[in-house]
Amino acid sequence: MKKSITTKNPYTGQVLKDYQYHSENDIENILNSADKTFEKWRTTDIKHRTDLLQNLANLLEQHKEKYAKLMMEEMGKPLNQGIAEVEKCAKLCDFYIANADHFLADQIIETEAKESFISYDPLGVILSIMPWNYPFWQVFRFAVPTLTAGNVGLLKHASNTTGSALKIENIFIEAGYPKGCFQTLLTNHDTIESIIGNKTIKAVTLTGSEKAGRSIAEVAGKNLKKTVLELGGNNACIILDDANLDKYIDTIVKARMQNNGQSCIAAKRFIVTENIYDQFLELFTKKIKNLTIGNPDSKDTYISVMAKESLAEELENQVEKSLEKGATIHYGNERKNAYYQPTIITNVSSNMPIFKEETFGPVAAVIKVKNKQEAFKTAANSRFGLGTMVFTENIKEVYKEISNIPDGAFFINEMVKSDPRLPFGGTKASGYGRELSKEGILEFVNTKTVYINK
Ligand SMILES: O=CCCC(=O)O
Repeated sequence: MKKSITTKNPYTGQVLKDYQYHSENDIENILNSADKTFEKWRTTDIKHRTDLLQNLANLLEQHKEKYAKLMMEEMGKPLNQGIAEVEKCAKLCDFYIANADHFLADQIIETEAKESFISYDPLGVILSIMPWNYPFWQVFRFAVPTLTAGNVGLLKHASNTTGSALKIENIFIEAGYPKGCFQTLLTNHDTIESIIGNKTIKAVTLTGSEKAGRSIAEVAGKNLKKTVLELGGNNACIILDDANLDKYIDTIVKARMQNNGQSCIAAKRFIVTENIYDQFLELFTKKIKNLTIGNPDSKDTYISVMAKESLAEELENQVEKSLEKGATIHYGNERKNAYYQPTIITNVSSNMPIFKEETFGPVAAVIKVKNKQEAFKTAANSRFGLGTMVFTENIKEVYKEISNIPDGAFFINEMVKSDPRLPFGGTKASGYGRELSKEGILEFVNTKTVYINK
């Protein structure tokens, strides 16, 4: 097994830093410290925990440029998008400062008992396995509600964002959290099975690929430990004949291209009815051609490199295989190292990788359909179930489709996006469980029935 992690700037190709993996002994100490900390932390009151959240929010606001720079160096995120990501983490803290208290309060249920209620007790040490695409946001959206509910957290971050992982651990300490409340594990996948099997770990959450989700769920299942899985997606973006393109085209472009196209909830399949198809394609192409491409350290840059060259190669492979099956490049498709040019592909059919699989980069698959009915049928033809978005001026008509879409989210005239106030998660091969909102904070609690007889 490799003993260290080397991080590399995907834009410059320069090595950033070497990190030694934790030894078996280190991991044991980290688990013990988490376990001990939990015993005290779980008894702290909610006021104390939300005060610490305020400190977190302040630190995030204060140092957002610095943290955005770290993400930019490690995975190529354009600086402005990194700053927005850190700001969103601060907003997440604000949301739970305002709401954790009533989300976690006992719920009185009237029965024939003298008193009966539901109480929400923390579970203990929760392991999180997180990806590199939103190195701060994904971690905070796990840690903020989970710790506020009285649990403690461990983080196994993607290796290319190890600097961000250690920085986040530090931010929690600076904010005043006890040392064992949030710790980073520097390890690789080989040790995960034994960590999940350790009696200290009470539950696991993973944001990542379907493959990783299946393997973590299998190990956790064997150990009877709860999992929350937020996996891949290939969201449909339906454009109906009456869509207001002038108003929404920038949102539609952002839905695919933000974060260099590396988002689980990005629009990946653009399903367009035939009467608006030519108009859509012309406008979409014009906007995509105008995206500012360059060094992620410029605040004007919208598209930079992907997080790793191997990811750009993988995307190229999916595109090549789709071209062999008859797809056409409408625009773009140049690749150089980790850079992948924003690309539009037409003549896409359902047997192609760019339709069936998740494309994790700036490639838009555009599919022409006859009418609304065919559009929804095509959208639902997916193993994944993160979200669907529809652009139309006839909201009433589309309303009827809400219960027919089996996804975790359905957005009309807006891109599918995460928001601290709303539950976030998928169905089918996109996973299960919810993050954010009230549902998210209640994922890692023991929902306890208390019954006191007369
Ligand atoms: O990659 C998936 C998550 C993206 C987000 O929460 O905005």
